Order: sequence, then C-alpha cells, then structure tokens
Amino acid sequence: MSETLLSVQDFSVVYDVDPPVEAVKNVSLDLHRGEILGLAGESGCGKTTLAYGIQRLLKPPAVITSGSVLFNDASGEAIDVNSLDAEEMRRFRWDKISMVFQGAMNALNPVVQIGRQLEDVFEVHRPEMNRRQRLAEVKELLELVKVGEQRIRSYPHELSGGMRQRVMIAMALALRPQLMVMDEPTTALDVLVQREILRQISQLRRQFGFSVIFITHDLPLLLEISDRIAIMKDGEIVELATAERIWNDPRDEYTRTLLSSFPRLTGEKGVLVR
Ligand SMILES: Nc1ncnc2c1ncn2[C@@H]1O[C@H](COP(=O)(O)OP(=O)(O)OP(=O)(O)O)[C@@H](O)[C@H]1O
Repeated sequence: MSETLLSVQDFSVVYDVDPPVEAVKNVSLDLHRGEILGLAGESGCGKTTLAYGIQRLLKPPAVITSGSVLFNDASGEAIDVNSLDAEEMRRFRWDKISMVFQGAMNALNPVVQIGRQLEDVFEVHRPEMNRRQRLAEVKELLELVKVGEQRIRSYPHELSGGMRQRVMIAMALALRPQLMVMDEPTTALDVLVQREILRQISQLRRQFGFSVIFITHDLPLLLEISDRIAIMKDGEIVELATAERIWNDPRDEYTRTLLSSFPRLTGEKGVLVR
C-alpha cells in the first residue's frame, strides 16, 4: 500500500470576480497515510479554498485552473479525483473522505434525536445494513467519541457544544473514511474542551489509521496536534515540514513572523497531545 494517501500537484484556484482572486497558486503536497497535516496561515490565505478544492466542493465563481489530485485508495486503486463524474464524486466524498466544518455542531437537526441522525448516514450509504446492525454501529460510534451510547435518544439542545461537536466527529467517522478534513473544528469551544477533542481525534486516527487535514489559523494548536504543518501565505505553501522542525527551526521568513505573532508560543510549550 502506498505511503502517500493523497497527492496534490500544481493545484490552482481562481475566483472569477472582478478583479479575479488567485486564491490557491500552484500548490503541490503529499499527504501521508495516517498523518495529521496541519494547514496554517492567516485569514484569507486560501486554506479553505485548497481543502474544498481538492474535494471539488467549490462552487462558482471558483474555478480550478490547474492541477491534479490522486487518491491512493486502501484497496490499491489509484483514483484520479478529477476524472470522477458527479455520482462517483458523491460516493467518493462519503466513503473515502469526510469533512467536519467550522461550527458543524450547529448543523445538527434540532428536532431529531442524535442517534437517529447517525443512523440516517448508514441508511443512506449502507442500505444493505438492517436496523439492528445500524443501531450497533451508532452505539459504537457514540462510545468511540466519548459521548456515550446512553445519549442515543438525546436531542442536540440537550448536549453541550463540545458534545455536539463530538457527534459531528462520530458522523464523519461513520463510514470509516481514509481522510478526514477538519476546518476549524474546535474554534468555537473553550480551550479545555478543545484539547480533549483534539486528543480524541489523535487517538482515533491511530486506532483507525485515517489521515487528517486540520485547518486553522491557530498555529500553537497545530504544533500540538500535527505531524507535519504546511504554512500558507497568499495562496502558496511557503513551508511544509514536521511540527518539530517548524517549531525549532523555521526556515521561511513568513513562518517566523507567524510564530512570533502568538504570544503563548514565546513561553512554555503546552503538553503535546500527539
Ligand atoms: N466566493 C468568493 N468570491 C471571491 N473571492 C473569494 C470567495 N471566497 C473566497 N474568496 C477569496 O479567496 C481568498 C482565499 O479565501 P479562503 O476562504 O480560502 O481563505 P482562508 O485561509 O480559508 O481564510 P479563513 O481562515 O478566513 O477561512 C481570499 O482572498 C478570499 O477573499
């Protein structure tokens, strides 16, 4: 099995507005199987556009102007993401890649029990499963993300923000994807809850072997959770290295500027959750 899960080559995205915005410029990167890759950079540098673009989730006026995305499936098949038709792409997105959006916890349906919402994922994407199998999976998922199966009949408003975000992570985990893309998944939560959830994500990816692309402008947080970090500036990746290297020996001028803009990095480094 290839050690590279996802290979992005020369990827560019332009927002076709007046004047056009070159949001992502000739980005190339390899994502290793099982790694957490942090994508850092200040607001507007193109993180979200890149992450959405490689899953072809962008809508007009966004135009992908160059690049290829190759997904080395666990089955051994190499999937050229650009060649998938709409239906294949829909399936690919659920089966191989899942996404946790910023503020996703507010995307839960307020009038449907969380267990039911998780069950729906299996009903739609695993129609061969019967009710008993679905319920067993849902309970296991709720245990895995430490919500607890006893909450299966809870409504979203009965849970804290952190718990709701864990439910969203359970949903993203449901079909056992090989890649999870997380866009500021914990930004709205308080620091302790955030840390607990990060610890959990790190542990789950060890258990299941999926890779994570973790997007945030919070570089200190990325230093704690990521194996490698890509620093983006104005649509380009200016530096990509292990978290240790970025922290101890940043080579790019902009990386140094970014590091120095976080006062909490100038003191003691937090406990690594990896
Ligand atoms: N629909 C759009 N139309 C025009 N320009 C856009 C559109 N969406 C994003 N952009 C521009 O593309 C650039 C990259 O935006 P993007 O949202 O990818 O950055 P980001 O790093 O994810 O920022 P943030 O951390 O604030 O989410 C920015 O200059 C932004 O203004």
